Order: sequence, then structure tokens, then C-alpha cells
Amino acid sequence: MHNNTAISELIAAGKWASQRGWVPATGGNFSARTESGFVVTASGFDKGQLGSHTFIELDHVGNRTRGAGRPSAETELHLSMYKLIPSANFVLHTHSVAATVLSRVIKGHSLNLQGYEMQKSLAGVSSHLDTLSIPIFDNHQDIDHLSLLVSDHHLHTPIEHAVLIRGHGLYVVGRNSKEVMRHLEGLEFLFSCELERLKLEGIQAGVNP
Ligand SMILES: CSC[C@@H](O)[C@@H](O)C(=O)COP(=O)(O)O
Ligand SMILES: [Zn+2]
Repeated sequence: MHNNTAISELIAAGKWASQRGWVPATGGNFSARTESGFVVTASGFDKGQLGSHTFIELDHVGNRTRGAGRPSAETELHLSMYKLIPSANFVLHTHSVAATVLSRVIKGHSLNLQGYEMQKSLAGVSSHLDTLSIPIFDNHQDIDHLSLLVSDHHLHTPIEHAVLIRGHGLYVVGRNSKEVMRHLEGLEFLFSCELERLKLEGIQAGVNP
């Protein structure tokens, strides 16, 4: 994909995510893998109001080739996700209330979802009886360190769709912009359901083995 096409699709995804309240207060960052490398949002912009001037273009190894300002503070984590998941061409990072709260309420190292039809919105999931496991990593201001934790984890438990960063947000991948948006919407629906379930049934019942 050409950089300009990817940028247009990320601008649309930003508006869409912002309308849903998933990227408040400049939170979140978006990127795509392109034929010349990557495009990533510049740091500090409102993701609901992205424009071509709010993107940094990178080469295949992550060096800047075009664009003003600083690349997203979390660029390294995006690059790690592309390295780990060869089929991923889009990465969206969001800060929804549900992802932020749920990743704190669950004390373990993964959020395990089971019994929801909506699990099938994730590529490769064909039954509500499957367990959809989203790894949770403790937040860290050192993004290189966080990227290493994610890469180490992937060695023994491959990351398929997404990771949660505790008290911070979600990173979700897709093969194209349509798929990454479907994954994000599906996961947000599942997080909201799970949060409601925990509120009604109590945290003890919300076992996430
Ligand atoms: C506005 S607080 C959120 C940031 O610290 C960060 O987590 C974030 O998602 C946005 O960082 P950015 O550098 O704009 O890509
Ligand atoms: Zn963030």
C-alpha cells in the first residue's frame, strides 16, 4: 500500500475511533505498514482531527523519511508488533474506559474471554466456545522495555490480535484498515460486556483463569 492511501485510511479510522470515545485527550496512536516502510501518527495530536501533516513516514527499519514533529512516543511498540506479526499491516492503539479499567481489574497476565458470540469478530475465531486470550502487560514509561516484554511473551505465546497495557489501553492489529477496525470494535464490545458481567456477578465470579 502507498503511504498516502494508508494515511487517508488512518485519518478516517481516527475520526471513527474518536466519535466512539476511544482516543480521548490526544491519547492513542495509529500506524500502517506500507510499500516503503511505515506511517505513524506524530506525537501529541488529537486522533479525531488527524491530517496529512500529523503523520511521520518511516523506512523499513523505522528511520524517519518524511514528516515534521516527533513520531508517536509509542512508535517502538508499533514496530515490534509488525515484526512479531508478519500479517499485520495496521496497528491501532486506543485508550477506552473499558480497556483501561478491565486491564486493571484483571490482576493476571491475560484477559480470557469465553461464551460471547462477538468473539467471532476476530479473525480465525469460529465459536463462542473458544477462549479468546488477550495478554496484559504492566504499563511502563520506557516503551523499549515494554516492547521487549511483548516480544519475549510472543516467543512462547504468539500474539494474534491484540495486547492490553494495564491501566493504559489496547493495541490491536489487522491485515487491512477494515479488519483492524472490526477487531477494535469487536474487542471494545467484548470489554464492555465483560466489565458489566464483573459488576453484576462480582469480581470473584469474573475468574480469568
Ligand atoms: C495523552 S496521554 C497518552 C500518551 O501518553 C500515550 O499513551 C499515547 O497514547 C499518545 O502518545 P503520542 O505520543 O501522542 O502517540
Ligand atoms: Zn497510549
